[in-house]
Amino acid sequence: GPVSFRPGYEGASAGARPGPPRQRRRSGLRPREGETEERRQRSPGTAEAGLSVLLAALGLAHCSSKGRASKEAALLEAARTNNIQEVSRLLSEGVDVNSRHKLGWTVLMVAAINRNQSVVKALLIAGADPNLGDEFSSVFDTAKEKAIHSLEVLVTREDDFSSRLNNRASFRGCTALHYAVLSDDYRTIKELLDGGANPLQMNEMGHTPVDYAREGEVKKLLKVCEEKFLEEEKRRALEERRRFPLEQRLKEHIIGQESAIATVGAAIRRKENGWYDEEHPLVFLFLGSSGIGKTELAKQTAKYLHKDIKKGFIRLDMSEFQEKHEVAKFIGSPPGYVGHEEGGQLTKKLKQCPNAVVLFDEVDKAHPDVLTIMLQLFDEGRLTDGKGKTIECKDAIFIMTCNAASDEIAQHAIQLRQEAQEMSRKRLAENLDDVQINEKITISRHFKENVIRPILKAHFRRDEFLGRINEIVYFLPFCHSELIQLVNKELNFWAKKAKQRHNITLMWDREVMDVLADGYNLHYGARSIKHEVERRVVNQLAAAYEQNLLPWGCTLRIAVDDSDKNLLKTKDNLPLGLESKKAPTLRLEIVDKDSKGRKLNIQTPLQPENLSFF
Ligand SMILES: Nc1ncnc2c1ncn2[C@@H]1O[C@H](COP(=O)(O)OP(=O)(O)OP(=O)(O)O)[C@@H](O)[C@H]1O
Repeated sequence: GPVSFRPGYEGASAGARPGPPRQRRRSGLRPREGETEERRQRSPGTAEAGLSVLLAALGLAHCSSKGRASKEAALLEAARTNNIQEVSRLLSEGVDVNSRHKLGWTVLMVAAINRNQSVVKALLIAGADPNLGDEFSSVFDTAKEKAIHSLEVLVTREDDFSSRLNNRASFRGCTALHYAVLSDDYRTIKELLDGGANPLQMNEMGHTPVDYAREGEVKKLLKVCEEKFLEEEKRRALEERRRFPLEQRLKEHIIGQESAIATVGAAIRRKENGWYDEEHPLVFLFLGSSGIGKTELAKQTAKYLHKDIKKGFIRLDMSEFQEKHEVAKFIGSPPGYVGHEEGGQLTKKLKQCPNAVVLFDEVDKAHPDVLTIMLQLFDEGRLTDGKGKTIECKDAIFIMTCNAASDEIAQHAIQLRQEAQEMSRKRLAENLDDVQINEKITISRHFKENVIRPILKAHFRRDEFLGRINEIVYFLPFCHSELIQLVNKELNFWAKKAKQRHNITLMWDREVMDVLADGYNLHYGARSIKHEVERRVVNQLAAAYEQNLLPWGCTLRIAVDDSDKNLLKTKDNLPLGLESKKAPTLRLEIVDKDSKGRKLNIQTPLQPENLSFF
């Protein structure tokens, strides 16, 4: 921790500026200057010994990169020794202001730890990034990482950086500001903060600079800046979200479900802009069958609102709280009871992030006592855990999913789509101008009130529970064009893998997408499409690969077998949801240079469990 770490910095308490640059220690472990000189002298000799022009050119390139490295080393050294003229000269020659020592620290960090305020200022003006983190960890770890003797690492760190630091502590991720605070130099700290250093940035041990500050002026300055930075960060995030609204982000990840996206997007925007009831958290109920994007939408919303998705997204499977005694697992048990120390699953996580997006999956499975607690949570915006501690969570967003009524919603949606299709067909037949084959449909208020509400009431058995829900969000089964998009997304996923792992280019026809879209099963949603692609395409790819039929770098086409093509034509006449008895076969072809396909002769039977293409 910072406390044990801080005293590791010797001399910081003295407050004295370090004296003139020390005589640099020379160790037998370091390459001597003479050695590099020797190497430099040797290389022209070897060039004369008959090396080709090409090699000479390579040698030149090597020299110039070596020249650059030595200039960077000179800049690091000038920053350490507070040689402002040399720093300016090197920067004007174009040496990278963000260059790093080979052990990981930057020029700015060296200047900061050595309290060289004017160098820090010059570097910041030249564009040094104050928020880079040190790549140096501890002496021991860096030695292991770089395969250098730890003594050499120790000496180099002390000579080239600072000899006042605890050499057992880890410094990975420390910024110039961390170092300026460690050396307790108010003016350098101020310089860095004015130059855009982020006082909230953590090192890899999770400490911000203020954790290393002594009581007094420095600490006060950091605290004030932290607050300002936080405000500024919030403002920027809000601005960013305004420019790139939630709906847009959701649409990038979720196919279809437009009305669900619009409902959630609008509610969250209202909340962000202050048009909401501050006393209560936002509560959604997501309805619809499995695998159609309910979890995905909740997760993407959390990602949008929280940088740290691990804390910002809480998911609880409510089927784990079916018994009365499982209430304790939910919010923790009172003192004297088993598991008291553990705390509850919800309370533990909410404590870490009281404004998280919380997903209660399959809420209809939870015990009525758990529902009572949830009701209290939605009503009061706070929760008391087993230890009697209250967590305020008025800013949290609660999303419940429920599978009740999902069949009714699916059937209703299918019916609405058929009606819409029928309408557009009629219009087409009547040659009307405003023909629009629009598969977008909306569920009527009548259906919601007369079909869905009674089902939900019967499930939750209490009106006040439904009364506390801000929005009921409907997820609909996919229409054909959405299925095609899902298939495409899935095939692209595998095509990317094929390219990366085996340099194979994968192509497919539109007919293939139609065939795969037919594998849609209402009860499994998008998961059935994933499964269909794996079963009918990936298995074949894997088999072909195992049987050495795929040359490195080849182009492969997935096609519908010619003999089965007429099966495609009959498909349209079947009512939706009914699967045809025999689906057309998909085959793989190698595409030759003349762009003709050559069918692959893959041995059957395929044994998917033994295959390892990916
Ligand atoms: N509308 C969609 N667009 C893109 N991908 C989707 C969509 N719906 C589902 N998926 C994908 O299918 C998988 C399952 O989706 P998700 O977890 O969101 O299902 P769900 O509706 O929450 O159902 P369940 O309650 O069964 O989990 C995920 O990998 C998800 O990315």
